Amino acid sequence: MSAHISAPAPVSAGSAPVSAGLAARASQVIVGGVNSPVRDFGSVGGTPRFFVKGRGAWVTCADGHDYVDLVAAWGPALLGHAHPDVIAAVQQAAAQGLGFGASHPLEAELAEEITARVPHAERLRFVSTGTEATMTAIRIARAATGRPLIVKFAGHYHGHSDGLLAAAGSGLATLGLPGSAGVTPETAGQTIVLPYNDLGALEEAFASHGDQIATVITEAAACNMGVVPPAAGFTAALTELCHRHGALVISDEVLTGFRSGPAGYWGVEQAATPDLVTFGKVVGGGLPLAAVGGRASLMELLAPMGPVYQGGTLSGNPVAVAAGLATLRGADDAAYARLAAASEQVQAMVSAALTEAGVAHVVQTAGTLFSVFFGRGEVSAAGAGAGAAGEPTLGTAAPVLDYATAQAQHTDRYRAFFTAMLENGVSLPPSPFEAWFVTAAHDEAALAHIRAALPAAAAAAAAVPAL
Ligand SMILES: Cc1ncc(COP(=O)(O)O)c(C=O)c1O
Ligand SMILES: NCC(=O)CCC(=O)O
Repeated sequence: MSAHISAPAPVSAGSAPVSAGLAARASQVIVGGVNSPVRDFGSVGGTPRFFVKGRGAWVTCADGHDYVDLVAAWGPALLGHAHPDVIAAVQQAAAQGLGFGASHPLEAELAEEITARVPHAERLRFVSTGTEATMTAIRIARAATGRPLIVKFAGHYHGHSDGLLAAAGSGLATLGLPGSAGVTPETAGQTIVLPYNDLGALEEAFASHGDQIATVITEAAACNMGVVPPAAGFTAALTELCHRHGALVISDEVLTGFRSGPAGYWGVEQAATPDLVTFGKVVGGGLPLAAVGGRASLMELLAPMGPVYQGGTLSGNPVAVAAGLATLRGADDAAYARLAAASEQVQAMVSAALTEAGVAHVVQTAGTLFSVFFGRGEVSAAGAGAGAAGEPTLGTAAPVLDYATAQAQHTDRYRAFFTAMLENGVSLPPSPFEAWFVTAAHDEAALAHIRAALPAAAAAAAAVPAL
């Protein structure tokens, strides 16, 4: 950190009457005032901010306060908000027409860009959301194997299709929901939910139901209960076990894809190659676009080549494809280096501030993705050391390995920390069960702003009694 950056003037973003008014108005016509539950502030308290602008690392709320953003639109804004190249590509595409319901030249360009980074995505199909991508991957796996059952891990989130909502992370974890009402017992009964990072549990499931399991779907690194990377050897062993029993592996890289690193978490871990892979978020550069990919022989089960149906009026929309292509083309080595440096600096400064304030915590990473868990109990040096994947962790609390240990975190301390950060102009995910996101635009000024906010937030967390 260069010494010439002076601390910014104190911000008071604590009061947001315009956002409060917008929330009240929205709640009259939009359920809960939000179009996705993770935007609600129920678990952290306070007024959800209505944002009107984003530039680089910064977002501006309707009250005119600026915040350094550590949400990045839940991942897509890899290059920062409103990156000039992405905006130009979107404007150029939009000027030609918003969509034709027919093929257009940019689709293959984006597919080639993806395949060049992730060669096991030999064939791709573009859809509009990560939910559709995982839903389609499962349909392909069931068709390929002729088997009904799927295995997922507790605390993993794969979108909101019926069969994947059991013990899901993200908004369900935040709200403390075990699953979703409206899912039939028949559908729920086809999903086996296992503890993450527990090879023994997986072996038992295959021993009992091996010839009925179509696929194991796993986040490449779990990021929807906070960041919990796979334990060393877990992904490789999972893949071997699946293949021994004739089941397929779906690696869900909707969140980690092109963000953990240039080739997603697969590129970071280099452990095993999945049969099918899903992408979203970064691949659409901030517009609705996602993808399912995999071995050609599996992907060609999709209509019109094969018997598995999948479609979409907006699939491969030219404006969304243009945004994704400009984002991936801008995500070069230099951008990933900036992303990694910003990620490491935020991790280090948060951990230092919490340690200074005596708040037990652990920072966990999956490539450039990370999150901070607030531990129970007082600070103990014993907790620091190795994380699940054996990599060193920052912090003073025990590593989080699975959903049970993620659920044991001190959520009230996160709430206090979150609120103080927001009041001091830093926007964090409004839940302790989410990853934190930096962008390649998080420069020295943005990092200095975070650093200035930290002492008050760490003190606020410390003021909440240990559990
Ligand atoms: C790992 C993972 N899979 C799937 C999804 C679903 O994507 P979408 O919200 O675009 O439907 C998400 C979204 O958060 C995700 O993190
Ligand atoms: N990590 C959770 C998400 O990114 C979900 C976003 C949403 O459902 O709105």
